[in-house]
Amino acid sequence: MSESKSVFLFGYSGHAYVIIESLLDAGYRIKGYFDFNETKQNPYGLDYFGNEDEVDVKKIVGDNLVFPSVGENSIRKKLITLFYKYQLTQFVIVDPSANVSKTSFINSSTYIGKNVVVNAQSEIGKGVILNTGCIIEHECQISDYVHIAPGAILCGNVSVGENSFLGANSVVRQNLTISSGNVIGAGSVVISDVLEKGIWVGNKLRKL
Ligand SMILES: CC(=O)SCCNC(=O)CCNC(=O)[C@H](O)C(C)(C)COP(=O)(O)OP(=O)(O)OC[C@H]1O[C@@H](n2cnc3c(N)ncnc32)[C@H](O)[C@@H]1OP(=O)(O)O
Repeated sequence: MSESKSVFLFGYSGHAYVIIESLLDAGYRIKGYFDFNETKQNPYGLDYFGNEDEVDVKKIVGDNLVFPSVGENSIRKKLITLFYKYQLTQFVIVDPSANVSKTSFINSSTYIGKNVVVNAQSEIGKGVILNTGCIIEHECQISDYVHIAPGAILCGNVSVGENSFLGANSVVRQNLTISSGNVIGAGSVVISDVLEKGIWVGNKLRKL
Protein backbone atom coordinates (compact mmCIF):
# COMPACT_ATOMS: atom_id res chain seq x y z
CA MET A 1 0.00 0.00 0.00
CA SER A 2 1.18 3.55 -0.74
CA GLU A 3 2.22 5.48 2.33
CA SER A 4 3.02 8.80 0.69
CA LYS A 5 -0.46 10.32 0.63
CA SER A 6 -3.19 11.08 3.12
CA VAL A 7 -6.59 9.43 3.03
CA PHE A 8 -10.02 11.08 2.96
CA LEU A 9 -12.78 8.83 4.27
CA PHE A 10 -16.42 8.98 3.16
CA GLY A 11 -18.58 7.97 6.14
CA TYR A 12 -17.59 8.05 9.80
CA SER A 13 -19.35 5.48 11.99
CA GLY A 14 -18.72 1.91 13.16
CA HIS A 15 -17.36 0.46 9.92
CA ALA A 16 -15.16 3.55 9.46
CA TYR A 17 -13.64 2.98 12.92
CA VAL A 18 -12.50 -0.48 11.82
CA ILE A 19 -11.06 0.91 8.60
CA ILE A 20 -9.28 3.73 10.45
CA GLU A 21 -7.50 1.24 12.70
CA SER A 22 -6.37 -0.82 9.68
CA LEU A 23 -5.09 2.36 8.01
CA LEU A 24 -3.20 3.48 11.10
CA ASP A 25 -1.70 -0.01 11.57
CA ALA A 26 -0.54 0.12 7.94
CA GLY A 27 1.12 3.52 8.39
CA TYR A 28 -1.33 5.79 6.55
CA ARG A 29 -2.20 9.32 7.57
CA ILE A 30 -5.91 10.19 7.65
CA LYS A 31 -6.79 13.68 6.51
CA GLY A 32 -10.43 13.67 7.59
CA TYR A 33 -13.91 12.67 6.51
CA PHE A 34 -16.95 13.58 4.46
CA ASP A 35 -20.43 12.65 5.69
CA PHE A 36 -24.01 13.94 5.48
CA ASN A 37 -23.38 15.93 8.67
CA GLU A 38 -20.56 16.40 11.13
CA THR A 39 -20.79 13.40 13.46
CA LYS A 40 -21.52 13.87 17.17
CA GLN A 41 -18.85 11.34 18.09
CA ASN A 42 -15.31 11.79 16.85
CA PRO A 43 -13.22 9.09 18.60
CA TYR A 44 -10.25 9.50 16.25
CA GLY A 45 -10.23 13.33 16.25
CA LEU A 46 -10.76 13.65 12.48
CA ASP A 47 -11.49 16.92 10.65
CA TYR A 48 -14.87 17.22 8.90
CA PHE A 49 -14.83 18.41 5.26
CA GLY A 50 -18.60 18.50 4.55
CA ASN A 51 -21.31 16.59 2.73
CA GLU A 52 -19.84 15.22 -0.51
CA ASP A 53 -23.01 16.25 -2.37
CA GLU A 54 -22.64 19.89 -1.32
CA VAL A 55 -18.91 20.73 -1.41
CA ASP A 56 -16.22 20.76 -4.10
CA VAL A 57 -14.86 17.30 -3.31
CA LYS A 58 -12.26 17.30 -6.08
CA LYS A 59 -10.77 20.61 -4.95
CA ILE A 60 -10.60 19.51 -1.30
CA VAL A 61 -9.19 16.03 -1.98
CA GLY A 62 -6.68 16.91 -4.73
CA ASP A 63 -4.46 13.92 -5.43
CA ASN A 64 -4.87 12.37 -1.97
CA LEU A 65 -6.49 8.96 -1.55
CA VAL A 66 -10.23 8.36 -1.06
CA PHE A 67 -12.08 5.44 0.52
CA PRO A 68 -15.80 4.57 1.02
CA SER A 69 -16.00 3.74 4.74
CA VAL A 70 -19.66 2.69 5.00
CA GLY A 71 -21.08 -0.79 5.48
CA GLU A 72 -24.23 -0.31 3.36
CA ASN A 73 -23.62 -1.71 -0.13
CA SER A 74 -25.78 0.80 -2.01
CA ILE A 75 -24.09 3.80 -0.39
CA ARG A 76 -20.63 2.44 -1.24
CA LYS A 77 -21.80 2.08 -4.84
CA LYS A 78 -22.98 5.71 -4.88
CA LEU A 79 -19.69 6.94 -3.41
CA ILE A 80 -17.55 4.96 -5.84
CA THR A 81 -19.58 6.33 -8.75
CA LEU A 82 -18.71 9.80 -7.43
CA PHE A 83 -15.02 8.84 -7.14
CA TYR A 84 -14.98 7.85 -10.83
CA LYS A 85 -16.86 11.00 -11.82
CA TYR A 86 -14.22 13.24 -10.20
CA GLN A 87 -11.34 10.90 -11.11
CA LEU A 88 -10.26 10.62 -7.48
CA THR A 89 -7.47 8.26 -6.45
CA GLN A 90 -8.95 4.99 -5.19
CA PHE A 91 -6.97 2.20 -3.55
CA VAL A 92 -7.30 -1.10 -1.68
CA ILE A 93 -7.00 -1.39 2.11
CA VAL A 94 -5.60 -4.69 3.35
CA ASP A 95 -5.30 -4.95 7.12
CA PRO A 96 -1.72 -6.04 7.92
CA SER A 97 -3.04 -9.18 9.65
CA ALA A 98 -4.85 -10.43 6.51
CA ASN A 99 -3.40 -13.20 4.37
CA VAL A 100 -4.06 -12.49 0.69
CA SER A 101 -2.77 -14.79 -2.03
CA LYS A 102 -0.38 -13.21 -4.52
CA THR A 103 -2.37 -14.90 -7.28
CA SER A 104 -5.66 -13.31 -6.25
CA PHE A 105 -6.87 -10.05 -7.79
CA ILE A 106 -8.39 -7.30 -5.64
CA ASN A 107 -10.17 -4.36 -7.26
CA SER A 108 -10.14 -0.73 -6.02
CA SER A 109 -12.01 0.66 -3.00
CA THR A 110 -12.19 -2.78 -1.43
CA TYR A 111 -11.51 -3.35 2.28
CA ILE A 112 -9.91 -6.54 3.57
CA GLY A 113 -10.19 -6.72 7.36
CA LYS A 114 -8.33 -8.30 10.23
CA ASN A 115 -7.39 -11.99 9.88
CA VAL A 116 -9.12 -12.42 6.51
CA VAL A 117 -7.83 -15.12 4.18
CA VAL A 118 -8.13 -14.76 0.40
CA ASN A 119 -6.82 -17.88 -1.26
CA ALA A 120 -5.30 -18.67 -4.66
CA GLN A 121 -6.78 -17.32 -7.91
CA SER A 122 -9.74 -15.54 -6.31
CA GLU A 123 -11.07 -12.31 -7.84
CA ILE A 124 -12.61 -9.62 -5.66
CA GLY A 125 -14.54 -6.74 -7.23
CA LYS A 126 -14.56 -3.06 -6.36
CA GLY A 127 -16.15 -1.60 -3.24
CA VAL A 128 -16.23 -5.00 -1.54
CA ILE A 129 -15.98 -5.53 2.22
CA LEU A 130 -14.27 -8.72 3.36
CA ASN A 131 -14.99 -8.31 7.04
CA THR A 132 -13.08 -9.62 10.06
CA GLY A 133 -11.87 -13.21 9.82
CA CYS A 134 -13.82 -14.30 6.76
CA ILE A 135 -12.30 -16.94 4.48
CA ILE A 136 -12.47 -16.68 0.71
CA GLU A 137 -11.14 -19.95 -0.62
CA HIS A 138 -9.47 -20.64 -3.98
CA GLU A 139 -10.96 -19.44 -7.27
CA CYS A 140 -13.87 -17.51 -5.76
CA GLN A 141 -15.42 -14.68 -7.77
CA ILE A 142 -16.86 -11.84 -5.68
CA SER A 143 -18.58 -9.08 -7.64
CA ASP A 144 -18.70 -5.35 -6.91
CA TYR A 145 -20.24 -3.87 -3.71
CA VAL A 146 -20.58 -7.22 -1.93
CA HIS A 147 -20.23 -7.44 1.88
CA ILE A 148 -18.94 -10.70 3.38
CA ALA A 149 -19.57 -10.37 7.14
CA PRO A 150 -17.24 -11.52 9.94
CA GLY A 151 -16.37 -15.21 10.04
CA ALA A 152 -18.18 -16.21 6.83
CA ILE A 153 -16.58 -19.02 4.85
CA LEU A 154 -16.74 -19.37 1.10
CA CYS A 155 -15.41 -22.75 0.04
CA GLY A 156 -13.56 -23.03 -3.26
CA ASN A 157 -14.90 -21.69 -6.56
CA VAL A 158 -17.93 -19.85 -5.17
CA SER A 159 -19.40 -16.89 -7.13
CA VAL A 160 -21.22 -14.05 -5.40
CA GLY A 161 -23.17 -11.53 -7.51
CA GLU A 162 -23.08 -7.75 -7.17
CA ASN A 163 -24.49 -6.07 -4.08
CA SER A 164 -25.09 -9.28 -2.11
CA PHE A 165 -24.60 -9.58 1.66
CA LEU A 166 -23.42 -12.79 3.36
CA GLY A 167 -24.08 -12.73 7.12
CA ALA A 168 -21.64 -13.46 9.90
CA ASN A 169 -20.50 -17.09 10.15
CA SER A 170 -22.43 -18.16 7.07
CA VAL A 171 -20.90 -21.00 5.05
CA VAL A 172 -21.15 -21.56 1.30
CA ARG A 173 -20.32 -24.99 -0.07
CA GLN A 174 -17.82 -25.20 -2.94
CA ASN A 175 -18.68 -24.58 -6.63
CA LEU A 176 -21.93 -22.67 -5.89
CA THR A 177 -23.33 -19.39 -7.26
CA ILE A 178 -25.19 -16.74 -5.28
CA SER A 179 -26.73 -14.24 -7.69
CA SER A 180 -26.81 -10.48 -7.23
CA GLY A 181 -28.78 -8.61 -4.57
CA ASN A 182 -29.14 -11.53 -2.18
CA VAL A 183 -28.97 -11.54 1.63
CA ILE A 184 -27.77 -14.68 3.41
CA GLY A 185 -28.59 -14.64 7.14
CA ALA A 186 -26.01 -15.00 9.88
CA GLY A 187 -25.03 -18.62 10.52
CA SER A 188 -26.76 -19.95 7.41
CA VAL A 189 -25.35 -22.82 5.38
CA VAL A 190 -25.72 -22.56 1.61
CA ILE A 191 -25.75 -26.01 -0.02
CA SER A 192 -27.18 -25.19 -3.46
CA ASP A 193 -27.12 -22.27 -5.90
CA VAL A 194 -29.10 -19.19 -4.86
CA LEU A 195 -30.40 -17.75 -8.13
CA GLU A 196 -33.68 -16.16 -7.00
CA LYS A 197 -33.23 -12.81 -5.27
CA GLY A 198 -34.26 -12.76 -1.61
CA ILE A 199 -33.33 -12.97 2.07
CA TRP A 200 -32.25 -16.54 2.85
CA VAL A 201 -31.75 -18.12 6.28
CA GLY A 202 -31.18 -21.48 7.91
CA ASN A 203 -29.34 -24.75 8.00
CA LYS A 204 -31.40 -27.75 6.93
CA LEU A 205 -29.79 -30.21 9.36
CA ARG A 206 -30.91 -33.87 8.97
CA LYS A 207 -29.46 -37.35 9.66
CA LEU A 208 -27.93 -38.87 6.56
C1 LIG B 1 -19.17 -5.95 11.77
C2 LIG B 1 -20.64 -6.29 11.51
O1 LIG B 1 -21.45 -6.18 12.36
S1 LIG B 1 -21.04 -6.76 9.92
C3 LIG B 1 -22.76 -7.27 10.04
C4 LIG B 1 -22.91 -8.68 10.57
N1 LIG B 1 -24.35 -8.95 10.79
C5 LIG B 1 -24.95 -10.06 10.39
O2 LIG B 1 -24.32 -10.94 9.84
C6 LIG B 1 -26.43 -10.12 10.58
C7 LIG B 1 -27.12 -10.66 9.32
N2 LIG B 1 -28.56 -10.49 9.43
C8 LIG B 1 -29.42 -11.49 9.73
O3 LIG B 1 -29.05 -12.65 9.90
C9 LIG B 1 -30.88 -11.05 9.81
O4 LIG B 1 -31.47 -11.77 10.87
C10 LIG B 1 -31.62 -11.25 8.47
C11 LIG B 1 -31.14 -10.16 7.48
C12 LIG B 1 -31.39 -12.59 7.83
C13 LIG B 1 -33.12 -11.14 8.65
O5 LIG B 1 -33.43 -9.94 9.27
P1 LIG B 1 -34.96 -9.48 9.33
O6 LIG B 1 -35.50 -9.39 7.95
O7 LIG B 1 -35.02 -8.27 10.20
O8 LIG B 1 -35.68 -10.73 9.97
P2 LIG B 1 -36.32 -10.92 11.46
O9 LIG B 1 -35.29 -10.65 12.51
O10 LIG B 1 -37.60 -10.14 11.49
O11 LIG B 1 -36.64 -12.47 11.45
C14 LIG B 1 -37.60 -13.03 10.59
C15 LIG B 1 -37.61 -14.53 10.79
O12 LIG B 1 -36.37 -15.06 10.33
C16 LIG B 1 -35.70 -15.75 11.38
N3 LIG B 1 -34.28 -15.44 11.23
C17 LIG B 1 -33.71 -14.20 11.16
N4 LIG B 1 -32.38 -14.29 10.98
C18 LIG B 1 -32.10 -15.61 10.95
C19 LIG B 1 -30.88 -16.31 10.79
N5 LIG B 1 -29.72 -15.68 10.61
N6 LIG B 1 -30.93 -17.66 10.77
C20 LIG B 1 -32.12 -18.32 10.94
N7 LIG B 1 -33.31 -17.68 11.09
C21 LIG B 1 -33.30 -16.34 11.10
C22 LIG B 1 -36.28 -15.21 12.67
O13 LIG B 1 -36.17 -16.13 13.72
C23 LIG B 1 -37.71 -14.96 12.25
O14 LIG B 1 -38.37 -16.20 12.24
P3 LIG B 1 -39.96 -16.33 12.52
O15 LIG B 1 -40.64 -15.59 11.39
O16 LIG B 1 -40.19 -17.81 12.50
O17 LIG B 1 -40.18 -15.69 13.84
